[in-house]
Amino acid sequence: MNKKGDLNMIGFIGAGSIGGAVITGLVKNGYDENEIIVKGGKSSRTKDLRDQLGFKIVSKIKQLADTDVIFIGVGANALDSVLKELKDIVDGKLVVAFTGTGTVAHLKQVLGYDKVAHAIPNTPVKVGAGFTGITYSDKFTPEDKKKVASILGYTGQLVEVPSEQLGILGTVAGCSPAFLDLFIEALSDAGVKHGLSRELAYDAAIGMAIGASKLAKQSDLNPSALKDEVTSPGGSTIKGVAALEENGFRNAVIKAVDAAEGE
Ligand SMILES: NC(=O)C1=CN([C@@H]2O[C@H](COP(=O)(O)OP(=O)(O)OC[C@H]3O[C@@H](n4cnc5c(N)ncnc54)[C@H](OP(=O)(O)O)[C@@H]3O)[C@@H](O)[C@H]2O)C=CC1
Ligand SMILES: O=C(O)[C@@H]1CCC=N1
Repeated sequence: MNKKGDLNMIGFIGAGSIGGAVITGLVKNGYDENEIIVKGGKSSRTKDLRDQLGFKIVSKIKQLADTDVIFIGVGANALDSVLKELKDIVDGKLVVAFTGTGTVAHLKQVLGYDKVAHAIPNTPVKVGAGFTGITYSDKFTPEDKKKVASILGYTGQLVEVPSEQLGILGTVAGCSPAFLDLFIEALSDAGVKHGLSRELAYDAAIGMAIGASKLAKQSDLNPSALKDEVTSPGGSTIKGVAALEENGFRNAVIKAVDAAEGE
């Protein structure tokens, strides 16, 4: 019984970066680890994670037969073979595949089963602050969706979008933690260049990113107006903004998203 009181035996196939992040977010935020069964890959990653979190490991996909919902977190190279193996036990279950590419139509076709969804979480799921976009097949009932949401809700926000929007949502929310990490690293490099210790520079850059994001979330103002509040007339911030623009900051971000989208 998970700590919110609903019985949900769930399975994972693949516990790498994103599968492992979702499992971590679930357990750290109160999902009962005894209700999680994981079929991992060849490396020691799944065992290492199990040693920290305490879920059950199995060595074969068919050993996930007693689960209600199965999450797939393997890379694109292993996805189709995993789906084909899953066919034997999938009846009556809900399947959610975390893949950066692909479509629900493809998942349905390879799995030969209709109740399959495509989701793109981001790594902040690990600390319960994730943003996950999801597209369900048309066979998901409202109760099925509620069940998936009741699980992934432990890891942060879950937003349903139509298939044609999932890719770009996955890029804006799913790829961009890496873009923000680059920004934080660069800001910290600049702090170190000007004499801060690395530790203090990271503390300041990360603290700022958390605080500015919280403000942007809670404020009635949009980010453009929030930027205006920081830029005192003739002050230092507007000089920094101008330097960012001179170096193509916005264009670099838009081009990064274009590139992730395959353009
Ligand atoms: N990383 C991210 O932030 C996000 C990733 N995604 C998508 O998730 C998918 C996985 O990406 P990511 O987590 O980064 O990749 P990883 O390589 O970190 O994880 C994939 C995991 O799958 C395991 N695996 C491979 N084959 C099998 C199998 N037959 N049975 C069980 N486990 C298996 C591997 O295990 P082992 O190494 O032990 O062999 C590995 O740990 C990709 O499609 C990606 O686009 C989606 C959203 C965000
Ligand atoms: O890099 C990738 O392909 C995945 C998709 C979203 C985040 N990581």
